[in-house]
Amino acid sequence: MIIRLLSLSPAVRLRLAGLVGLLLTITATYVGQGVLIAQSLARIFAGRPVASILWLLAGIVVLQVVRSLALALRESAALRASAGVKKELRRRLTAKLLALGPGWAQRGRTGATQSSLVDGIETVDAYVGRFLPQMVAALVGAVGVTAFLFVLDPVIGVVVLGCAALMPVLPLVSDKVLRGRNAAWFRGYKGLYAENLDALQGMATLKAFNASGRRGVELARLAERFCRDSIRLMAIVVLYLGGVAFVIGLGTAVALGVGAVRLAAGDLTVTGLLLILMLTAECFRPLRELEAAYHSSYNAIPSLNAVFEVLDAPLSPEGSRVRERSGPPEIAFDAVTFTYRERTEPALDRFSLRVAPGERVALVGRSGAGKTTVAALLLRFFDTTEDMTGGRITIDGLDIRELPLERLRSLIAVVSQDTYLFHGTVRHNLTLARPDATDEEIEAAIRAARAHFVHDLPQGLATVVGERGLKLSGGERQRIAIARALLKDAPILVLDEATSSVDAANESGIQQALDALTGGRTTLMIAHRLSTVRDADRVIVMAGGRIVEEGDHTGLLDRRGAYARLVAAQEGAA
Ligand SMILES: Nc1ncnc2c1ncn2[C@@H]1O[C@H](COP(=O)(O)OP(=O)(O)OP(=O)(O)O)[C@@H](O)[C@H]1O
Repeated sequence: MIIRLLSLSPAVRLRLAGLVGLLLTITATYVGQGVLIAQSLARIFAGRPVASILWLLAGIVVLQVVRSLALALRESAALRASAGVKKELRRRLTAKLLALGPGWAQRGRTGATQSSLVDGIETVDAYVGRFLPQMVAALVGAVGVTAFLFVLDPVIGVVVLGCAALMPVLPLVSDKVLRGRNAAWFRGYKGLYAENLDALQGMATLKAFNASGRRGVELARLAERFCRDSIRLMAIVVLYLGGVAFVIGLGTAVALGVGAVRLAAGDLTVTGLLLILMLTAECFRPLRELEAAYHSSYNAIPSLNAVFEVLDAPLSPEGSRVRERSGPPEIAFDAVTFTYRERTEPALDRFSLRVAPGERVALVGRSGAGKTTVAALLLRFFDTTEDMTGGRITIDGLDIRELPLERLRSLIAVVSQDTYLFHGTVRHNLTLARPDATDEEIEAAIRAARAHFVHDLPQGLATVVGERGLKLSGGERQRIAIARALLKDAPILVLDEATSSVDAANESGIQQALDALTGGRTTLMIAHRLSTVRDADRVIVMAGGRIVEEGDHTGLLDRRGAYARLVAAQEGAA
């Protein structure tokens, strides 16, 4: 863990080294002050005039000033060091999550993933800003002071060394006791967070089914259990802190006792005893601070492990070949078999389909037939190396596993059922795939997508939309998605029930927009409403992950097979 954090970037190492330097300066001022106080007291006890200790007192004042400065600098240096680590971790996490794609995010619970990523990174403040530098400074400080005591009096040196050595042993023992409980505590925390997020997101459904009361009781039970676990964990931590205080007290008392005996025997001077009194305390001070730092960052390790788990998640191997040809490509699924991780039945079962360049193919079938999976695999949202147990998917004959992911996704534009608008301006959402688009290009896309309504928004293209901005209707979001896809100008198009959230009056407008979009592009349409597939060049009927029928709309109707039954079922339901 420590090595991984240090290897994040040279800037991180430099900042941490600076922080350790500051902490050592603080320890040195305490030690220096102890030595000067001991010297002053020894002189007074020896009956020397006050004037003889004036320069010692001046030295103490100087050390105090230096310490105050170092303490003030320590805060900002700690913040800067942890901010550097957090920035680097966030950058890597974002890049990794984007590379892993939506398939990976679907595996865990959104709330749990979010809590480990947000809180996991926040624990860096305590771990990197406090614990790590304090650990190095405490070790160096304690070794230095003990060596000095050893020179003064070897017996006392050994006593203090023994107690100081117990200090790092204690966390190791407590770690053993705490590790399992700590991980369980963190799991409980993540679970509680995820459950609460679930309840919040599903509030409308809970209310509609009159189930909010029951859910509330379940949540309260979970919260109570979590509270009990937290108290138990705290009890162990407190016990451990008591043990630490005992070791420090014991070390100081034994060192002083031995010192007093040796003074009585004439083996030690008064100055020596005073120095031992002062320095024993200074030897334990950095170790005590280490304890405090350890305590405040004790939940950092499981949290940071969760972060590193994401960073270490294997990516499906990157290909290196690049598709060069321009114009719409051919897409082919060749006996593809794919099973979702937690399923036993394959979602696609030896699925073969060839889509000619520029062809518009519609996939239809009952819910769960595998239509969305076809599109998800083409985009490599799921691991096509491990979970795709058979077959291959090619674009112009090139296996998509051999294309770099970025290149593959740049070839495909998606207009999906639930278009997500990011928090930002309409313009920002439109130019997501082409930040360099000119005003003319944006205007042309808006026109072709029949998305003129954006000009009537309060600030036009500069209106902020998304989660925390202006809410747009499903149809409006879809038209923005079409304009976005037009701007991306990719040769392959995936339409996921593109007219789903549009009313009948708007549907023909959207259909025209889609016609503008699909022209000259190889298109896969995933359609639920069969009225939307009439314009497709070919309709593929799927069931159980296989193709059961294919042809054009009228031909399929005449055949009176699966397609005709689907149409009849939908007309019957309408
Ligand atoms: N992320 C997932 N994890 C596990 N199983 C999944 C996942 N997505 C889909 N499935 C399962 O795979 C099968 C095919 O699903 P898919 O979403 O491809 O069907 P679909 O035809 O698009 O359905 P719909 O019309 O309802 O969207 C179904 O049995 C579904 O339950």
